Amino acid sequence: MRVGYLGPKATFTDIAVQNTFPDAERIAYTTIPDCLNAVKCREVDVAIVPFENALEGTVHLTIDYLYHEINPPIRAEVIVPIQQHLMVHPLQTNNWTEVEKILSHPHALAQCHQFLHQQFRGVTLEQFTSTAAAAKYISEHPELKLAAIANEMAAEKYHLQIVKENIHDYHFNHTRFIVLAHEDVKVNKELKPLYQKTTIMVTLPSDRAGALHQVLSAFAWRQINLSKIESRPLKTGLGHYFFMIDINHEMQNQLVKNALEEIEVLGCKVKVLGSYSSYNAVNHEKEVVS
Ligand SMILES: O=C(O)C(=O)Cc1ccccc1
Repeated sequence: MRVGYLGPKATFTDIAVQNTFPDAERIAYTTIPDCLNAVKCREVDVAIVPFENALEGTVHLTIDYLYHEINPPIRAEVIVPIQQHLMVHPLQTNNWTEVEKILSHPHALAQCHQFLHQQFRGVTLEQFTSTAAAAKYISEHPELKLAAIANEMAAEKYHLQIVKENIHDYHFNHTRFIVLAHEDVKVNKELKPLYQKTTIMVTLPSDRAGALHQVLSAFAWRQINLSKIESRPLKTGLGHYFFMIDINHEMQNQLVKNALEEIEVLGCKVKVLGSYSSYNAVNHEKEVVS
């Protein structure tokens, strides 16, 4: 099986793939849309992309792409613990406090905001397509005074020196990764299943007072638990939004089916992204208790 992921090797997404499909052939892509396109046109069998981080919230690129494009369904989600470390090229180990730029994925930079503010105020932060892309760049530029924020596997893979461990601002730092595929997938048996979920995107009829209230009521009176609701711009004008809703039940549940039908009858557009199991990744990295 071929699995496309946000690369290069040793991103957090790569860790998610290794956890979920240990025997798969892993194909790295530079951007999230590239991964999603690859599975859409069957260049790979499965794509895994980051969806939401516990500290930073939704990965907007993923959610927007899922709304605006036709994609294969979400078949599973995997929750992976995230530990961010500061690393430099071994030649820069002795003067790592004097780095001129810190490179990483925007979510990783944001997860370490307090650390960066306290220890590296005024130092330029440069966004890269992934944490491992930043680490790789540093390995290719030993002469530059740079640091990257990435994981332990990236430090090993790109022969960098970790100079400060666990620099993320809050201990509870986890990311949800979603698995998209045309066919059903079998995940690693070692993964711990947590619960069933259904993710939908709802566009309300324009200019109808109380439309969102009606949508939420359709779930509320049926006692259907929702674990998340988030609005995103429709990109058609200021004040135009769609809503992403996570339902804590599978789609086959009769009450969920009825609620979705009712919402559609009310004039809302519903797009079901998938009905799937949520799993906890196997934690191979050491847990840190601060
Ligand atoms: O850049 C990576 O390594 C990714 O896989 C995306 C990401 C970035 C920060 C936290 C979780 C996932």
